Amino acid sequence: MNPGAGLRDGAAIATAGPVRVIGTGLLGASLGLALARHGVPVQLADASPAASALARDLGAGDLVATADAMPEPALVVVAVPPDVTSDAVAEALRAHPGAVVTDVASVKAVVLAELRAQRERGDLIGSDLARYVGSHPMAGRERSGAAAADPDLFASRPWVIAPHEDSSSAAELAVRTLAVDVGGIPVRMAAGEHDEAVAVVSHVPQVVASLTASLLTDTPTEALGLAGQGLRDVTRIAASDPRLWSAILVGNAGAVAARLARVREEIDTLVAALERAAAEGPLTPGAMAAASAVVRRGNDGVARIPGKHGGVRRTYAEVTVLVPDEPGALGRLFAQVGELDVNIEDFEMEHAPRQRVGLAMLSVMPDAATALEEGLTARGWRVVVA
Ligand SMILES: NC(=O)C1=CN([C@@H]2O[C@H](COP(=O)(O)OP(=O)(O)OC[C@H]3O[C@@H](n4cnc5c(N)ncnc54)[C@H](O)[C@@H]3O)[C@@H](O)[C@H]2O)C=CC1
Ligand SMILES: O=C(O)C(=O)Cc1ccc(O)cc1
Repeated sequence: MNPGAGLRDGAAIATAGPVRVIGTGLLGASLGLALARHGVPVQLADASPAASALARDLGAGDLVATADAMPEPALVVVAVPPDVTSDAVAEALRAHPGAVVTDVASVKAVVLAELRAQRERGDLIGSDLARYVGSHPMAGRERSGAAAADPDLFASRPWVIAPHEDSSSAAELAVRTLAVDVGGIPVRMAAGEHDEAVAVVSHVPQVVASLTASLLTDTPTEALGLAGQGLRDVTRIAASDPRLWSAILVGNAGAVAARLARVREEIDTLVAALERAAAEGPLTPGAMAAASAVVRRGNDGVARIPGKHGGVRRTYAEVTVLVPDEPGALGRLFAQVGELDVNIEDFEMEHAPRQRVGLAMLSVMPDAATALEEGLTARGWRVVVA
């Protein structure tokens, strides 16, 4: 137990500090903030002195460089881009022979393979690998750097723990404990299995979002002004960092290429059908079926995405409320929903172009929807009937 350990939801923090975080960008600083607020000593290191100083200033921990008599870390978390992760992990294993080392890179098999290659070359000794267990919090955002860090980033999100044939159960337990202490939900998976999964749920979606958004670069401004929520939903992650994502994509090259080849086949089939429709008219045989098949398979896929907290997707009722674009308006709306004793299960905001109003879409349990609509209307809100 850490001497200064605090409490989370009444539960004691079990992570044994000090924790050294190498790479103090979005992930590293978020982790530092989450641990530091519970009194776990966090030591911050980054190749960029400005990056670690910013994380320190935000309260994510203490700088390694300024603390001469810094105690040896019990746990090292490497949170640098995937292409430099294995080198940073190997260096941490050598520098801290008593520490468990994990990383949070978005790809797992390539990191493990590079560490094994280091052991083959004699750059790591056999017992070093026993102290390494890779991991991957399935939590993040499309912005990089400590400025975007959030201590609640990991709350209720899956955190993959990827033990391997040489890792010790003590090391696995230390990484699992870290994940739980910062609010994550540990999921045990082999590195290869993880990479196949994230190719589908994270890496291909990034590529598709980027490709869709890249079409907008030469689209007339007037056309862009027509954009609604659909385009924003599909392209949100297209704002992600190219340095990070190029390393992720090439780090999971085989699994991503295989899924993209499937997407390409489906696109080829649809393009051929649409070209026939364009040349011969919309009712040309086969065109409707080809278009419908794409959308229907999408319906089947989206219905399989788990809902909140990883549970089965629920069908919520959506109550849409017109909100003036002014300070405090959303706060008032949320407070009044609370007074009506209704829980907001999910929330989205759509801004009406060129108007000083927005549409707040509140997802609530279906049996609460009518009372909420009536209650909000009685309190003077404009509830938009779908
Ligand atoms: N951004 C996201 O949403 C998620 C990212 N990850 C993984 O977390 C890791 C970090 O990603 P972010 O925090 O988003 O990146 P970031 O760009 O915000 O931070 C990375 C930090 O690593 C530092 N760095 C780079 N090379 C270094 C080296 N050799 N030694 C020490 N520091 C070095 C950089 O100066 C930077 O401060 C990546 O491996 C990424 O795959 C995992 C889950 C989500
Ligand atoms: O923005 C999102 O929806 C994410 O899912 C973020 C994310 C990005 C990279 C990862 O390796 C894991 C999660």
